[in-house]
Amino acid sequence: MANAQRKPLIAGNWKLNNNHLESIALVQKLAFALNDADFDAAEIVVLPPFTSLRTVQTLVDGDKLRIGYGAQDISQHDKGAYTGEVSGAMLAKLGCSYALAGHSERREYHHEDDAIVNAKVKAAFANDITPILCLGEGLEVRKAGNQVAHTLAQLEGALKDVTAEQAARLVIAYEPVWAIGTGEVATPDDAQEVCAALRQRIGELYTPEVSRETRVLYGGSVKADNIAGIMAKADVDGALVGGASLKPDEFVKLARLGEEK
Ligand SMILES: O=C(CO)COP(=O)(O)O
Repeated sequence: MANAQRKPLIAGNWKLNNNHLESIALVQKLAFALNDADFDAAEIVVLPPFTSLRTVQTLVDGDKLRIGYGAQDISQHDKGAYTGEVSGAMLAKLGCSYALAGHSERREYHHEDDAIVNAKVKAAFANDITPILCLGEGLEVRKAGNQVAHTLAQLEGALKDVTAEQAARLVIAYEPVWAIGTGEVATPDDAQEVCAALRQRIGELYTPEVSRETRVLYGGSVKADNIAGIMAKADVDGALVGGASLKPDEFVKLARLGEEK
């Protein structure tokens, strides 16, 4: 089981799904199902599209829900002539606790490189938002056996000028690109190999104490029937979930870490 010092985090990345009305329905279903007093297995976070954040804020605040929320992206810029961008200050004003930085779909379709991802990580910290830094290799890199070196290089690029105090609060999500949306889940050992290497490198870049605080998630075709095996690994502190986070029953089972209740 992952280290008791680090509370498990289950984050649902809704991607380009759910308008604000659909978002109300999904959050209400989650809130109803997770409302029992003893529910404390994990910290639960949803990452809706920007257009739903205000709606989710209103629900969470109004009903004091034990569901956190955040954004799927954050601008590297504070303000100005950057059409279409949403700043960290705007997200903080909406009560966002988290923002993804460097999701592989942003890296691929929007050409985000390590320097941009680094700027986004720092923009999040500057606004008291916890970045969920997404890393992971594509299929060719995996086939060549270079997944650890590739992912550690992404980590170092993303953490330039990030302080030890910030690194301790950071969430990292190891998401091998070949496992995203493909049903091709990494084995628990695959996940552990890279998550352990990421934690070790955090220890080398900062201190071992910092590396014991940083939470490292796995993402890629996580479902209720495979999460328990992944969570059993020492360096995996939770999951970043795509498709399964859109199905309330499935996400509730994930929030319970796959255990029947
Ligand atoms: O990209 C992901 C989460 O950010 C994973 O997506 P899937 O769970 O749909 O494979």
